[in-house]
Amino acid sequence: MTQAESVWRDRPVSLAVAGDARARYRRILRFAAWNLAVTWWYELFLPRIGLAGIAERTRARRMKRFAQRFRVLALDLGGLMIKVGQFLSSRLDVLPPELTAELEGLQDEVPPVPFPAIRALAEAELGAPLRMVFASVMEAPVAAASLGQAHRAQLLPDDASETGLQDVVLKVQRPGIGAIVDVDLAALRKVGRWLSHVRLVSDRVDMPALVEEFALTSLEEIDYLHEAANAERFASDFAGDERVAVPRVVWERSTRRVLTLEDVTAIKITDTKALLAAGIDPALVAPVFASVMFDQLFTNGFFHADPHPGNIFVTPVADPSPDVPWKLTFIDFGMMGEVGPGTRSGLRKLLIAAASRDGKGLVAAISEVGVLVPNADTAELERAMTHLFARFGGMGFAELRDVDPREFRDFAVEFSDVVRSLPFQLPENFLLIIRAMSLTSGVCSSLDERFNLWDSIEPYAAQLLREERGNLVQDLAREVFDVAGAALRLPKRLDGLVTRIEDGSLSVANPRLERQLARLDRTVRRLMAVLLFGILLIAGATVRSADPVFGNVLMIASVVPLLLALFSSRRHS
Ligand SMILES: Nc1ncnc2c1ncn2[C@@H]1O[C@H](COP(=O)(O)OP(=O)(O)OP(=O)(O)O)[C@@H](O)[C@H]1O
Repeated sequence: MTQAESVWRDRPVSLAVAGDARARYRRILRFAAWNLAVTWWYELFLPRIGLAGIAERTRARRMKRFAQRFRVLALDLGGLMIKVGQFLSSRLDVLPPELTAELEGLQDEVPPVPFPAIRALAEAELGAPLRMVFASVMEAPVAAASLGQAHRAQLLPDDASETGLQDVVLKVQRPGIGAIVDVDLAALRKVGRWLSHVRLVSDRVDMPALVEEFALTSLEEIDYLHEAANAERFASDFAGDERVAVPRVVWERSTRRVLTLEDVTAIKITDTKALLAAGIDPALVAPVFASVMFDQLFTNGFFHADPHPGNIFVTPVADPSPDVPWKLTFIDFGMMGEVGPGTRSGLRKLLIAAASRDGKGLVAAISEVGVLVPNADTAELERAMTHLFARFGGMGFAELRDVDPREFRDFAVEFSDVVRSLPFQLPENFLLIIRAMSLTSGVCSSLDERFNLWDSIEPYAAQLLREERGNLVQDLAREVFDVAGAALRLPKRLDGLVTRIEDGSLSVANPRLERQLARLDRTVRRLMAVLLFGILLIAGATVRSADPVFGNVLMIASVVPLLLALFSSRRHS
C-alpha cells in the first residue's frame, strides 16, 4: 500500500464504511429473501393449489411494489445496488414496464460526495495538492454517479501545451467504494446461489456465472486505468471513421481511482430540442447511432455496454462536409463487452436471418449463439417465427401499434406458449449484449418515435451479406486460380517433356512410348481445358448474384481454356 493509500484508508469515512459492512450485507440478503418468498408463494404455491388466477391478477401490482422497495434500498445503499437498478431499468423488453418505469432515472438521484472528501482522495491518488496539478478544478460536480463523480477542470499550462488539451473532466471515485463493491458482490453471490436452487431460474440462467460476469464488470469499472485503456482501444477500433469521436486520456493525471479526460461536452444525444437548434435532424441521428452500435457488436467485437443517453454526445463538426455534419462522441468506457469470433459469426447470421425474414435461419442462428439449449426441438419455434415474419415482419414498433389488437393478442398468446415451452437459456456474455441493444433501441426511439429497427437492421444486414459474399467470392476465386494454376502446370510439364524429346535433348529409345507420351499430352490438355471451363462457368454463375461484374468476367473467361486447347492441338498436329 502506498503512503497516499494508507493516508486515505485511515480516514474516518472508510472506517465507517467497514463498520456498516455487515449491516449492509444483511439488509441486501433480507430484501432478497423476502422477495423470493413472496414470489414463491404467488408464482409456485398458489398455482399448484389451483389459485393461479390470484397470481395473475396481482402480478402487475406486486411488480410495482417490488420496484418501489428496490428503489428505496438502492438509494439508501448506493454502490452496486444502483448498478443493479440500472440493469433492471434498461428497457429489457423481457421485463415488465411496471419494473423498468419505476427504476428509470435512479442513477440521476444519487447524492454527490462533498468536495473536501473528493479532493482528499484525488490528492492522495495524485500525490500532490490539486492546485499543484491542475490550473483549476470546479467544486460543483458535473455529475454524481454510483461509483464516482465528475468535475470540470483545466490543465496547467505545461500539461496543456504537452497534451494540446486545456479543458478536461476529472473523474474521482467515491471514497470507500472498493469496500462497498466487495460487500455488495458477496451479497449478490449469495443471492445467486439461492436462485440457482430454483429450477425455474436454473433451467434458463446459470445464476452464479451471471453474478460473476456482473462482478467482473463492476470490478473493472472501479479501475480507471482499465477504463482509460478501453477508451483508447475503442478509439483505435474507430480510427478513420468520421462518425465517431472519443475523449483523449491524460495519463499523467490518471490513476486507478482518478481519471483525467478531454472535456468533450456537446449535445446530449436525446436532447432533441438542442439538436434541432443546431440544425441536426434527430431522426437522422438514430440510424447512424444504431449502425455504429452494430459495428461494435458484429464487426469489432468490442462494444460499449452502457450506451445510455448520458454517455453519448452529438458533436457538431466545425467545418461540416455533407457526409459528416456531426459526430457521435462516446464517453464512459468502464463497462465494455467483448464478443468472440464464434458468437460474432452467430450474431451476424441472426441479423441476416432476421433481416431476410428467414424463420428457419433465425432459429438456427439462435441455437448457434447458445440461446437455445443444445438439441432443443425447434420445429414449433421455426413455424412461429415464419408466421411472425409473414405477418408482422418489416413493421416498426410504432406501426405495430396500429395492428388490430385482437390479431396481435391471438398471435402473442400462441407465440408465448411456444416460447415458454422452449428451453431458452441466457448464455454467458449475453447480459451486456442485451443491455447494449436495449439501451440502443431506447435511445433510437426517443430520437424518433417512429424509428423502425428494421430500417437499420436491413441495410446493415445487407452490408454484412455483401461482405460475407465478398469473402466467399475471394475464397472461390482463390480456389479457381489454384486449380487453374495446377491444371496449367501439368500440361506444361508434359509439354516440356515432349519438346525435349522432339528436339533430341531427351532421347526416348522406344518410338511407341514417344507417340503415347504425345497423345497423353494432348488428352491431358483437353481434359484440363474442359475442367477449367466447367469450374469457371460454375464459379461465374454462383458469384453473379453477389457480384455481377466479377461473375460475368468468370463466365466469359471460361471459354479461354477451350480456345487455348484448340489452338495448341492444331499446333501439335
Ligand atoms: N470526457 C468527458 N467530457 C465531458 N463530460 C464528461 C466526460 N466524462 C464524463 N463526463 C460527464 O460526467 C458524467 C459522469 O461520467 P461517467 O458516465 O464517465 O461516470 P460514471 O461514474 O461511469 O457514471 P455511470 O456509470 O453512472 O454512467 C457524464 O454523464 C458526463 O456528463
